[in-house]
Amino acid sequence: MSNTKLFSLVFVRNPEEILLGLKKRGFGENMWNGFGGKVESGESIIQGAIREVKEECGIIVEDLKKIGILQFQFEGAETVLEVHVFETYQYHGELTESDEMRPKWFNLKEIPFKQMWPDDEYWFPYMLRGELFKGYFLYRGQDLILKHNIETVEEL
Ligand SMILES: Cc1cc(-c2ccco2)c2oc(N)nc2c1
Repeated sequence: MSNTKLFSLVFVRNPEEILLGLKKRGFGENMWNGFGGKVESGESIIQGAIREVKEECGIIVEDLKKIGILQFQFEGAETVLEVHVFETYQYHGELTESDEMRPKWFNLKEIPFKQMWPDDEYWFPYMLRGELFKGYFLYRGQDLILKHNIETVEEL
């Protein structure tokens, strides 16, 4: 029986920039990423996404568009992390650092890939070109990708 855990991951955009957060503790610590986390039982993926963004950086995101689905496995473990990736240009409220994340806007030409999950360099180009994507990554630890595939899809 497959053991799949659902996660959300949200990228807030403006035409020139992307909002990232530096993870201050726990899973993915000291890496810049979008905002998200585990989808809790009783909530939809979108509800979980909106909740995580508010908890992690204080803003309320609207008009979330699903742009990708990424599956991750770690060598030696059966669990599949299925990450639903969203993008939005719409939000309200004040950007606030939390215990979890330090938010910062990055120019699209200056994305800090060396301090992000290694898979990001593979699929960020799809996001930035406005293409929908599906991908799979097999990790050894948090910094070595053993196997991957990624493709553009017509619909998610
Ligand atoms: C294994 C893994 C997990 C996540 C994640 C956790 C919660 C939301 O996303 C990633 O995010 C990115 N960019 N690469 C990632 C790899």
